Amino acid sequence: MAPSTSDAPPCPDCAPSEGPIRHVNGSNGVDSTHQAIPTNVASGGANSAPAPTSNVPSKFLMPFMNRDLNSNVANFKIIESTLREGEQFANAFFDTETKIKIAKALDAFGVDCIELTSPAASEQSRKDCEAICKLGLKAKVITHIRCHMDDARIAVETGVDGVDVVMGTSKFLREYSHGKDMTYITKKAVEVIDFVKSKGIEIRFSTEDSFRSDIVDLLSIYQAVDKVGVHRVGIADTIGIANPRQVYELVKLLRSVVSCDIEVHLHNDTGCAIANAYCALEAGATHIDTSVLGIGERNGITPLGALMARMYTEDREYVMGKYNLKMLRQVEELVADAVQIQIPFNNYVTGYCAFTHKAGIHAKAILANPSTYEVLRPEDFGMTRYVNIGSRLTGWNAVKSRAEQLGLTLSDDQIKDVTQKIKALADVRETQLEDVDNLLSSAHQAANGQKVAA
Ligand SMILES: CC(=O)SCCNC(=O)CCNC(=O)[C@H](O)C(C)(C)COP(=O)(O)OP(=O)(O)OC[C@H]1O[C@@H](n2cnc3c(N)ncnc32)[C@H](O)[C@@H]1OP(=O)(O)O
Ligand SMILES: O=C(O)CCC(=O)C(=O)O
Ligand SMILES: [Zn+2]
Repeated sequence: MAPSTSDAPPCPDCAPSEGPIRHVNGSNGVDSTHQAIPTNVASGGANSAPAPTSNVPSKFLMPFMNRDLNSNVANFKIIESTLREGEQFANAFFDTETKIKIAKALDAFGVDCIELTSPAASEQSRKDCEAICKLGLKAKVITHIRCHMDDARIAVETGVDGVDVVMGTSKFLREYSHGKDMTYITKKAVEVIDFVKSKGIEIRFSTEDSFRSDIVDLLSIYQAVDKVGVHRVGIADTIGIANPRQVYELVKLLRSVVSCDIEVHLHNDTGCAIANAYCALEAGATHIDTSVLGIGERNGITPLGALMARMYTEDREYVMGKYNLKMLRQVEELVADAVQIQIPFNNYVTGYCAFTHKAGIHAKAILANPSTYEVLRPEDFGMTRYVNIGSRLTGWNAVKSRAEQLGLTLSDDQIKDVTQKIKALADVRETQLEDVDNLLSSAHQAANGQKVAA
């Protein structure tokens, strides 16, 4: 069993009832300076107009942005490859039961296709592929093979809905991987496509290492496979070398020469996998490959959660209508557990501080209207917003919200005085919510002429 996000107990004040967000900075293993904002404060605190019920739509934020004619940012599909690319992650070992659990979770999340390791990889891989095909999932079950008739023959017998075929086209792979030239690759691709199609199974052809491949070679082979009726072509940034402009340009060019769907597979070696996915969609790609937490060869590919966050800001209705965003953390925990990793603290959406606000300026505005400093609504993802009050960066508005939460009536001047005391304390030691509460209680008792506890 892998360690969860933290072994510490959840902060009683701020952990969401169903969630694993645990604040581990405090002396007792719990950073109780995190405070869940009560709804009444979050939706309109003191000195504020009532908060809107939804965030500002992105079209109002970027009125100058026009969608491309071929843009699919509001109409994309996900090929979820945790059970293929993800199995190539250093730590991954998925037994049959784990694969089935992950496949079912991804299906419930709403991904369009689930890509599985090649049944040619091992006997167990083949059996697992067959087992997942028999689950009756809503998602299409696809397997991923080399551009080889032996692999294709094994794949079509498993019961998959689709086969993803790949062949390296860069000079590196042609020379050092398979040693085949473009004439051979094109001929083999057409042979495999014809065969898979003859079995009534969906087929995709992808060029591995597309961004280091010759553009004439690429367009020629994509046109050849499009002509014989491939359902989808794929572009793969196998080594994570591409930047968003290059992805945009290549997809746009490809969109103008093929009529079939276009998939992109983007590695994250240089940190562009999410931006590249977005740009691919903007240029007309139809399908994005993802894996949960981005796991894959080396440092992996476009993470499912990150893609959700990115696309939510583009078209919230499409993303929320199609994908079960509230399941995201559950799916990530399942996979993190299976591959024995922790969810990173700054993970998109589900990282433990993804919705924590600390500086006084931020806290005041967030309390008045969450849209001020949040592009994602935490509740849409089943997450909770926090304001951290007990630090030297706090401000009186945040402290006032805590007093109100505790039902303590104090004047603004008294709150400001408590705020200075919190800052003085936080200058000398780490503070907890308990410290804030004690200072507020003392001020309240003093203001009411009661004996202040020593
Ligand atoms: C970029 C990617 O992630 S692509 C997907 C990667 N996925 C996998 O590799 C799946 C797991 N792989 C495996 O189990 C094994 O590598 C197998 C079963 C596919 C092949 O195993 P082996 O026959 O022992 O060959 P090995 O892995 O050493 O070398 C790869 C072979 O595939 C050939 N090859 C490589 N890419 C391709 C391709 N796209 N299409 C056809 N053949 C290819 C190579 O020329 C080499 O052939 P060789 O036997 O003549 O040397
Ligand atoms: O089949 C594909 O499109 C991608 C294969 C792959 O994993 C890669 O090129 O990194
Ligand atoms: Zn890959």
